[in-house]
Amino acid sequence: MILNKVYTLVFLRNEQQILLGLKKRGFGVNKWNGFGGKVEPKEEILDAAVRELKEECCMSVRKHNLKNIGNLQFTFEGEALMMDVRVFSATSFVGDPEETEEMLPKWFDYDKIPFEDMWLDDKLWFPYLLKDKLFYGRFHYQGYDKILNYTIQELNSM
Ligand SMILES: Nc1nc(SCCc2ccccc2)c2[nH]cnc2n1
Repeated sequence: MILNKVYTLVFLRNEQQILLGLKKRGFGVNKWNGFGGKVEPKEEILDAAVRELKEECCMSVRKHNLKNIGNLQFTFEGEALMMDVRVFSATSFVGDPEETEEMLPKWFDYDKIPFEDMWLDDKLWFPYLLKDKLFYGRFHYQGYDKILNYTIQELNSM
């Protein structure tokens, strides 16, 4: 019986760079990733995305500037959980990224994204994000370091 849990994942971008954070604790620790996390009960997904971004790197973004660019679903061998990750990007935001207890933020040139220190699936769907194409991907993991199988496709609408 699969338990579907919704998460957010936000990427802030400008012409030259993308903002990633090094996770300092919890799920995905020691990996560079976008900013996000659980959607609380009764919380709207966009509100959760805005909240997590602020909590994790002190950046502010307005809900209407968050574009839903992808959906990633992760399952892990032997676990009932299905992580339903809603991926957003924004090119309009306020503030300067600051380190928090959760994340160490850093701007990366698009040709210097640290895939070797990111989730294995990221190198598979980042090309869609970088080409502004909408995507849907499903990844079935064994542990956290092996993808048993996956599927990914470009979407015409979310
Ligand atoms: N890029 C990426 N992100 C995630 S989880 C993102 C959502 C999240 C969940 C829990 C805490 C904070 C953030 C992944 N899981 C498996 N592969 C993955 N790739």
